[in-house]
Amino acid sequence: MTQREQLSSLDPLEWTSECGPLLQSSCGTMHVHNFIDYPSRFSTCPFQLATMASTKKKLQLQERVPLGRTAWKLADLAVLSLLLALLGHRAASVLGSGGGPPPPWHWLAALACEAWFTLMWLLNMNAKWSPVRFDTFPERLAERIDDDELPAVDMFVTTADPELEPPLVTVNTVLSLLAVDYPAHKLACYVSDDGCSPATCYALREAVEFARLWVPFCRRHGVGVRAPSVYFSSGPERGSSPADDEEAEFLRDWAAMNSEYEKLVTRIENADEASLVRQGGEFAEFLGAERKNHPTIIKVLWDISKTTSGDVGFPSLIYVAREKNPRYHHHFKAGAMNVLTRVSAVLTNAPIMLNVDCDMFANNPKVILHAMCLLMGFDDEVHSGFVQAPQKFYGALKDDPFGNQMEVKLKVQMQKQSVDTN
Ligand SMILES: O=c1ccn([C@@H]2O[C@H](COP(=O)(O)OP(=O)(O)O[C@H]3O[C@H](CO)[C@@H](O)[C@H](O)[C@H]3O)[C@@H](O)[C@H]2O)c(=O)[nH]1
Ligand SMILES: [Mn+2]
Repeated sequence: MTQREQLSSLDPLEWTSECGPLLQSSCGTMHVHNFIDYPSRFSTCPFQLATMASTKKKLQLQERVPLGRTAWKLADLAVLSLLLALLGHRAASVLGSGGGPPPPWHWLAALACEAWFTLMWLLNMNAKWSPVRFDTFPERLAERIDDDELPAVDMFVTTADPELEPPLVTVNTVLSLLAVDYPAHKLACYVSDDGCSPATCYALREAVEFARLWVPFCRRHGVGVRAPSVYFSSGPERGSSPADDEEAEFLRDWAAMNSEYEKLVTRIENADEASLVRQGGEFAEFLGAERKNHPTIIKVLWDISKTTSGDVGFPSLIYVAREKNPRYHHHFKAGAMNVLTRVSAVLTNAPIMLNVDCDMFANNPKVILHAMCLLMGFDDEVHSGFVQAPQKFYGALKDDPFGNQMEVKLKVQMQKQSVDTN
């Protein structure tokens, strides 16, 4: 599957900090910034905040629910006993040849392969022997701590190639993050562009203008999926059930917003790198920049601290094209994350970071609140270092031969969730 075909999203219905393989995809991860040497980040450690807030009623923010899995365990034990029996048989045949001719070489090869397979199978089993689900209760956060005690979060998006990862995809990811339900001044979104593309920078500049309308629209109408490409791919749909007299207003807003989005798409898709650079101005820095050989370009595209009280509140947006030099390896996404960690340490220095790839989007505006329930929901901080949301893929191949969409599993979970919350 190509990257273009993968539009993945974060699914906060199922969080984990004890991962089975299914839950271990390396996306949508929130880390506490405790592995790098920026001591000042510790000064606002969320766990200290959780303790500070202990004057408030101590409601449980998360619940660890073991998933029994008895039938699976029995099946696994049956497979294990068959594997051991097979190994025993092979070993007995090899060792028991006694004075007879030595076992043929392919018996030895089969024994080695099966022993290796059994070891791998055991390690795999070990990781998913006792899976758990974490239920999170973001509505209790407000009862437990005040809004201004919520820790700040730096949101990192990495993009690498404007051809394979079109700027519009990155823009949708960024818009879904700028519109999340979390105090806007506690958030900042950093985009690392390893493509060093003026088109991506331009698209993000346009995204800021669009966000001025999009974020209030999402909040006013309780929009569920805040990546506009996904939201507008179906008819008018609002989160909370509208009162009759508001319906007409919503439909009007929806149509206006949809038309603004279409204009945004046209502007972004028609942007031409060469003419942007020729234009000069803020794109002059891209002049002569080769993708693998250029100095750092950092642009603060939107700074929430400079807004006046009447302005719309959505998080700051910072564009970063890190320095590239053919003499040094850039280390792909890891290198980009490293640079974002350092740039954000200077600008906002949030104690928590959220990482998504440019082809993911948050499919639930409460995604950060859900994660906070796990990051702040344990009395002892050693029990929670990172939170991971599983990926759900869009645009998969016909009939989903790789099972990427996990249709059945997700449907069952969704139903369960709606039963739980009803
Ligand atoms: O030089 C690079 C190469 C990649 N990326 C970004 O890294 C992310 C992942 O790269 P990709 O090639 O898309 O890998 P995928 O296989 O699609 O992604 C999965 O596998 C990657 C490698 O394990 C993980 O980093 C991702 O989080 C995970 O979703 C994307 O946002 C890229 O834009 C960069 O920033 N710089
Ligand atoms: Mn990818």
